[in-house]
Amino acid sequence: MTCAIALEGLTKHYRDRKKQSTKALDNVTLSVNQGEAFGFIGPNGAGKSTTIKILTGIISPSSGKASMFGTDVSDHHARLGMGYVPENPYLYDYLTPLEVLKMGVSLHKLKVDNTEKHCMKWLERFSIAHVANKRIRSFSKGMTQRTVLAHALAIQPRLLILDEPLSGLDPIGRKEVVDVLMEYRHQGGTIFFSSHVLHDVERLADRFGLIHKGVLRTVQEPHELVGDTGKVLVRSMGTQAIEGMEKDVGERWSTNIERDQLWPLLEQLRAADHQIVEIKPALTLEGAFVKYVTEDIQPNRAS
Ligand SMILES: Nc1ncnc2c1ncn2[C@@H]1O[C@H](COP(=O)(O)OP(=O)(O)OP(=O)(O)O)[C@@H](O)[C@H]1O
Repeated sequence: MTCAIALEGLTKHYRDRKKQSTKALDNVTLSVNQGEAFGFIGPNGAGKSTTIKILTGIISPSSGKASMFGTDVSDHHARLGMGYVPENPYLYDYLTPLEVLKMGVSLHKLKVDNTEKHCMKWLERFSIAHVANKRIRSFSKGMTQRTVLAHALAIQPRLLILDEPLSGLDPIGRKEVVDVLMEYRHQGGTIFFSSHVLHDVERLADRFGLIHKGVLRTVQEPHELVGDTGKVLVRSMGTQAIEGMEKDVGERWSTNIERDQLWPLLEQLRAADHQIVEIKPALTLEGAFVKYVTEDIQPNRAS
């Protein structure tokens, strides 16, 4: 399988004006497969943004290698077809969202029949079509974030790199964006995203890597975390809303409940004509986070 991202012994030292050195990344080795959604988690200052900045060519590693689709990141061709949403997006504020998206489509050499129509579709998807021709200068943080996300998806990326993609959004905005990202993922897209919001990582990621003090502590699939919360994850499909269940894409619903609530919920789902998709012990990403960060456990494996 093609590797979308390959990091080999990636190390980064920052030096400040007094020549003091901070080791932000320490020998990180990791690969992300094509079609995979990979969540990168860790506390403040762990090295997440540094990794993403190396991938996006903003900074260079002190040692080690990073490549995307087999091309070293020092070659700008590695970034063709890479959609990127930085932690604090900066856009030329005299441009409009439509101009930003058109520029992205052109820079990434995307061939579409009607560029304007294509870009408007993505602005509509992120609920900002009504301000398509308004200068970004007057935008709120959330609207700027939506513009940057629409730009990243409008280029029909082979890889999406997102640094805290949901940070500037209100709860409704978060839900909308998670839906778009899940759709992209179901269509075979590759996502590499950092987040502090563990629930979002659980919902979106096929695998996650936990980094702390520049060291990749663990790489796991969410199912490896199953079991120790005493809670149960229930997924169903149906048209009727069920109190306490969250809507995912399409007619899919999910919730984490206490074990003793399972039978009453199943009764409710049956009455509402829902089809049960999955019942399994709930994930404990929060547990893993606490374990690897607060207990300062040594790395167990990286892949
Ligand atoms: N330009 C810089 N100069 C010096 N040190 C830096 C610089 N950028 C980051 N660092 C340091 O490198 C380490 C890793 O920072 P990084 O921003 O990659 O962490 P992060 O995991 O993205 O954190 P956060 O979740 O707070 O954004 C931290 O100790 C940080 O203080």
